[in-house]
Amino acid sequence: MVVGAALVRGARVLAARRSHPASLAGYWELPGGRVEPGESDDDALRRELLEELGCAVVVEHRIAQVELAPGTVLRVYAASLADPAGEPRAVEHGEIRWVPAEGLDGLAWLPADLELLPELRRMLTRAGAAGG
Ligand SMILES: Nc1nc2c([nH]c(=O)n2[C@H]2C[C@H](O)[C@@H](COP(=O)(O)OP(=O)(O)OP(=O)(O)O)O2)c(=O)[nH]1
Repeated sequence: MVVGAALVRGARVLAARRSHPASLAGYWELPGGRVEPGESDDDALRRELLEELGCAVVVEHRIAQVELAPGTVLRVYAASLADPAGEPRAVEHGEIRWVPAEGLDGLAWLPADLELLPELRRMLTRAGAAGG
């Protein structure tokens, strides 16, 4: 099981460019990773984002899921920074970027993530309309 975060600030979502392994390097993804035995999805996301971005996050509701391979699912949760003034850092990624709805199509996403883009776009459009 893999969990990913749609980390939203204002009307932008944080996209991260992988730097490893070589087969995935250069592709953009949502920060996250594998759920370890005994962990909840929430625990795993908070741990992964602390490792990858150096900041604490609040995990909200699940927004989507996609099958990565038979028996492996990526579950995506909306999330926000625990400290809104905090600034994530690309600790493990080549680059991170806050992307608005209209920028989603311009990134080379991992193939499975392409399926998530309509839901991410809806989420960001709602966040924009709410003035966030
Ligand atoms: N984190 C993340 N992984 C994704 C996304 N889309 C996608 O296909 N994946 C795949 C890539 C990897 O094969 C797998 C997650 O691997 P990962 O490298 O992030 O997991 P991890 O940090 O726990 O590291 P490891 O166990 O592979 O060493 O899921 C996504 O949006 N976010």
